[in-house]
Amino acid sequence: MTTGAWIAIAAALAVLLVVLVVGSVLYRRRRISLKAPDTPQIATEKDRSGGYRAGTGFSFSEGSTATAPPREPAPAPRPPAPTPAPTPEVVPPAKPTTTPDEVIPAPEKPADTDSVITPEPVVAPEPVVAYEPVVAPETVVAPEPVVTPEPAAPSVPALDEIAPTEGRLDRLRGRLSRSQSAVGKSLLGLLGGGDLDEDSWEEVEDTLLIADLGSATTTKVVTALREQMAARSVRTEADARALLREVLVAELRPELDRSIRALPHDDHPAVLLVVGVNGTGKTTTTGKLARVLVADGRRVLLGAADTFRAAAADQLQTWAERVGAEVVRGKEAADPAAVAFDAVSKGIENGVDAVLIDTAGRLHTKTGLMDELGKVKRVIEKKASVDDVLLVLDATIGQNGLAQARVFAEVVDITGVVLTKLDGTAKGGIVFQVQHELGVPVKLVGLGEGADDLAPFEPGAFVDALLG
Ligand SMILES: Nc1nc2c(ncn2[C@@H]2O[C@H](COP(=O)(O)OP(=O)(O)OP(=O)(O)O)[C@@H](O)[C@H]2O)c(=O)[nH]1
Repeated sequence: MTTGAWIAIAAALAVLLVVLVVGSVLYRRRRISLKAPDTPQIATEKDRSGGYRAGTGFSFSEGSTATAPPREPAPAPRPPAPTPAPTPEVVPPAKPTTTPDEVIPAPEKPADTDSVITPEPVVAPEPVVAYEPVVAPETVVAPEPVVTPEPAAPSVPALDEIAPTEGRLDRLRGRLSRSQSAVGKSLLGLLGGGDLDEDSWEEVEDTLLIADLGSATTTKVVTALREQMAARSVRTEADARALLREVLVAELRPELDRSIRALPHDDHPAVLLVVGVNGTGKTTTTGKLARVLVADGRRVLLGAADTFRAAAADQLQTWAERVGAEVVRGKEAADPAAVAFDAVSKGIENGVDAVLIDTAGRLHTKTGLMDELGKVKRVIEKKASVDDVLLVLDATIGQNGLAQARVFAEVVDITGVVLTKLDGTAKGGIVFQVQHELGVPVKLVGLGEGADDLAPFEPGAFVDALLG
């Protein structure tokens, strides 16, 4: 072969190489990625509510009220009370326990239930004195002339490493699938075969009911499935899966705003109230949420307004110490409203971004709960608006959880639900019912006892886990 021929071959090869490279680049650009874009992009992405996604599916926003309510006027001298109240006269200013609210409830209390379960003196305004702000080092100044200049070495606990908030749901997805996928498998088994007879439709219905979707949602889902199966030709399991996914996701109302309203306002922190029956995971959830916020660079203060059980406040304090958050707590049986008020005051004073308040949820009587929670909220609102009221529900208790939800929803305006212990139940269908009944979104899900086993709730990912 001549030199000319060699040159021609080399040139042709070079051209081919260029075409291949250009082609490959264009192909990559056009390919549709099923993955969410990489985090750096999302991290600062603004959403319409003015919040942002924390690169993880955890979405935070600012509550709608941008300013604190006007400061309450100086507390009026206490009106002569019908019951003698031999309290110390020195009452710290602006403490809520002297509000008229306190005097009112006594008559309607069913004495029998209260006396059994509530050891706290309802009328005694002395909780203010009992209140003991843990964070305020100024209160320690009181001791006089210290002879021993012992620097009372504050034990600085080592701070925890917080698991990245990014990709939480992906990492915890396995737990969800493990507990939920049996439901999906049996549904897909039934629908995958194509035309279904009445018996099979009944089985579909039963499966949905057993998974705790509730009768209203089950009827809607079955109707939609029947219509769509007739309209489209569903022949394979893949077709059935796609249809089932579509119907279930739509039923979970993906359009609902699931952002946690934990972003600060211009002049005061965001205030979040965590409510729910004891044992549902309130304190754990408050601690886990604090971790997510701290990991996101936020300053957080935790208010232990669950003063019924001293251990609950200890538990919350431990959560706070592990991530370097501040905590305000009261003595056992102190007035929860006073503690909540002080927590918010301290949060404003210290310029934190979010104040999370853990409350007690003794469901002894609805009146008792209503008095307590209602008062906590009213008293906080003398200082700042409550941005999010998160109801914590234990997914493992199914219908009972729903009954609890109804009671709480009557007492306070719930703005979001946290469904805990979803890792331990196959009845994740309760998500549908809770949203349907309360009309508020499930915002977070607890997927384990670990400190970082909290994930944002996403309808698509949840249904994927359900379908296995
Ligand atoms: N498996 C699992 N356990 C959880 C989850 N969330 C909380 N728990 C456990 O539930 C138990 C109760 O949690 P708490 O946070 O103490 O519940 P609480 O509602 O605050 O109850 P009190 O402290 O009595 O007010 C603890 O053992 C938690 O570890 C979860 O998502 N999954």
